[in-house]
Amino acid sequence: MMDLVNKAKWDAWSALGSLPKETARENYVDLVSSLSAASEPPSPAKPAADGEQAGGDLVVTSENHITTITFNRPAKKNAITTQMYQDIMLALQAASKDDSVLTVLTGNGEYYCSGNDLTNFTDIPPEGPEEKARTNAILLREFVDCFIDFPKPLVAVVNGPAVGISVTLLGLFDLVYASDRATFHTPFGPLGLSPEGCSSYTFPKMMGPSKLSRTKVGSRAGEGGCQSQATVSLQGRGLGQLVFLKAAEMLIFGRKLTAQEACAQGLVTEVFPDSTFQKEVWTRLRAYTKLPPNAVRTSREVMRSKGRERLHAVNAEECGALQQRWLSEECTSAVVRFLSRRGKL
Ligand SMILES: CCCCCCCCCCCCC/C=C/C(=O)SCCNC(=O)CCNC(=O)[C@H](O)C(C)(C)COP(=O)(O)OP(=O)(O)OC[C@H]1O[C@@H](n2cnc3c(N)ncnc32)[C@H](O)[C@@H]1OP(=O)(O)O
Repeated sequence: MMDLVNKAKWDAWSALGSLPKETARENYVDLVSSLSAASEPPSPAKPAADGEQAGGDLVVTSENHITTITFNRPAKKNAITTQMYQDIMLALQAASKDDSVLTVLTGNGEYYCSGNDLTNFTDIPPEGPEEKARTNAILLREFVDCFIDFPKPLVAVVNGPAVGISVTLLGLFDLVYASDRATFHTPFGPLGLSPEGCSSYTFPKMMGPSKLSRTKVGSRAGEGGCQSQATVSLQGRGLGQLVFLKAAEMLIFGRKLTAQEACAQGLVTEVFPDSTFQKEVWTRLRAYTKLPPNAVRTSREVMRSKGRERLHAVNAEECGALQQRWLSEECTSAVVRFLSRRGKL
């Protein structure tokens, strides 16, 4: 079950039915030569020169008291490789000690980030899938802990569509500025997965009272709130049920939100027209860096310190659940389906 490559080969072979062997062999040779021509050599992170890591899958720059970590794999919709998880942790550790006031995550190209690179599932070590699941659960827990413990304001400049872990981590950010072309998608159900990034706790908490008052449950749609049909249909339910149901729509049922909907839910701080997004956001962020840095850091610490212990416990629980999910038939089949789309296996 866990040998994804041979499982995909068997599925592909049995799907060929009675195709003559010679024809199958010719088709296979054509496919392999097309793949080798198109395969993208991994771009290793290059050593930082004058504060910038140019050309790798992750570009880290530090200027104007802002450290910017940019996902830089536009051809792969900025999917996050195992190496990138490591590099992001290193970049956050360096940013926590440098003279920056803010740390920004953003994407290069049309996507912000398409989440975990699903080819991370393919290189199963000799020790077997259980060992890979165990070590990656540790990697994920350490990765999310870096965001929980980060001591400075974290800003997401969501330049385009965001998927999976790049969405769930947003609950640990202080500002989420989105272009109006951004979307927010957590397809954990279809992938046989479960939430991470502390979203099982932050999302219900975030999509709570402030949104309820703004949507005025029971009032007519469109009366000054970001009323959705779902809210109207939930009339009369208690606050807890409404909060859970909205977070569940994303995390359990995989509903994709537009930037405006994500803003109405409290996931996004502000939405900007794409045409002026970069100019408006960076002008504002540069203005924020003029604030007294120690006051900024102290205010953030008193806001964040109370919840850290709970967040670490939530992170541990989510990673334990995912360690099992990664080994499930539901997950492996979903990953094989995705990677088989273009003959990736
Ligand atoms: C046995 C144990 C295993 C353990 C494994 C552990 C993993 C590591 C630990 C950390 C885990 C963190 C948990 C995170 C969870 C998530 O983030 S879940 C969400 C994962 N992401 C997705 O499911 C998105 C998959 N991609 C897509 O659905 C589509 O690509 C798209 C984003 C909707 C874009 O579609 P479209 O515009 O049609 O473009 P495409 O042609 O599909 O994409 C262009 C190329 O980019 C490649 N690509 C895009 N996203 C990914 C991705 N997430 N992973 C890998 N590759 C991706 C796509 O394949 C295309 O490539 P080429 O065909 O080579 O051009």
